[in-house]
Amino acid sequence: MTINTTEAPKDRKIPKISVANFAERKAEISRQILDAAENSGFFILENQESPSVAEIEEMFTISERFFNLPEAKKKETPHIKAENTGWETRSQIRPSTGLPDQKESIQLQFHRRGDRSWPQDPSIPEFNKTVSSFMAKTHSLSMDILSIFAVALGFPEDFFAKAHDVNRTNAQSTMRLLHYHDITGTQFPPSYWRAGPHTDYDCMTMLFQKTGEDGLEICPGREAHTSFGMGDHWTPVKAKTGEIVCNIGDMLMAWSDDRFKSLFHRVRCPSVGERQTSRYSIAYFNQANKDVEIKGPLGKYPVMTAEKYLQDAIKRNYGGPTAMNALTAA
Ligand SMILES: O=C(O)CCC(=O)C(=O)O
Ligand SMILES: [Fe+2]
Repeated sequence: MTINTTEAPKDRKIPKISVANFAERKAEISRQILDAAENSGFFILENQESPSVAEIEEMFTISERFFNLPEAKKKETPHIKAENTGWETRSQIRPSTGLPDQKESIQLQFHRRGDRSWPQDPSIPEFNKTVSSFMAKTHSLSMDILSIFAVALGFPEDFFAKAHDVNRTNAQSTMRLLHYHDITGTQFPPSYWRAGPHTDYDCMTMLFQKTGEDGLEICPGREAHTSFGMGDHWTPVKAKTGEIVCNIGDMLMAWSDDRFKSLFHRVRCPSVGERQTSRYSIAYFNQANKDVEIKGPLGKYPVMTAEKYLQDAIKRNYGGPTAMNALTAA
C-alpha cells in the first residue's frame, strides 16, 4: 500500500495591518509592512483614518452611476492609450491569456481633472469633486506607506512623495474605476478571466473592493521584476468594503533591486451557480513622474526614467510595438 504524503499546497496568509494612529505607531507599522513587502508582496490595510469607509462607499456609488450611463455617454471620455486615460470596455487583452478581460474601466489622472478625459455628464455633477478628493486622500495615504519603503532603501523619507508629484503635468499615477460585467447564466471557458493573470507596473497599488464581491487571487513565486515566475497555487483574497488591498508593483521591485516583491494576480470569472452579478473595484496605481530616475541602492539594474520603465514593462509583457495597445497602468 502506498501512502500519499504530498500535502496539498496551502493558501498564503495575506498580512492585515492596522494603520490606526499612523504617526505614533509608524515604527511598528513599518516593521509589518516591510516584512509583508519582502515576503508576501500583498498586504491589507485596515482602520485608516482616510479615506474613510463612508468615503469609499460614496466612491463606489459614483462609480456605479458612471458605469450605468449609456455607452454613447461613456464614449465621450474615450480611452486614449498614449495618455493612459479614459473609458474602455472589454479591450484589455492580457498576454498571459491572449483574451480580453471581461470588464470595463475608466482611468483618471489627478492633474487632468476638469479636462475632457474626466466625465462631465450633468447627471453626475459631483463626479469631479468627489473623485478628485478621494484621489487626493488615497494619494496621501500611499505616500505615508511609500515613505516606509524610502527609509528602508536608504532614501530620504519624502523621496517617493517627491517622485510621485501628481500636480505636475508629467505625473503618471492613475486611478482606475473597474466594473466587471454581470455575467449571470453565462459559463465562460476556463481560459477567460475577469482580469487575466498579470503583475502591476507601478510602485504600489491600493485596491478598494466591496464586501461579497470576491474573485481576486494572488500567486507568489516571483524573484525578479523582469521575469514571469509564477508559483502554481493561487490564494483568494476576501473582499471587504473599507479595507485596502496593497500590492507592490514591478517599478518598486526594480527600485528595490528585487527586495520588495511584485506578484501575479488575477480576478476569476465566476461559474454558473456562483455570484455572477456585477463586481466593482477601484485601483490607485502609484507610478513615478515621467522624468524621475529609477536607481536601486544596489545598482542591480541600469538606471532608467519612470517613463521608459513603464514603456519597457509593457514591451516585456506584450512584446513589440503593438505593446502600446495595452493600458499602461497594469
Ligand atoms: O479588481 C481587482 O480586484 C483587481 C484589479 C487589478 O488587479 C488591476 O486592475 O490591476
Ligand atoms: Fe492588478
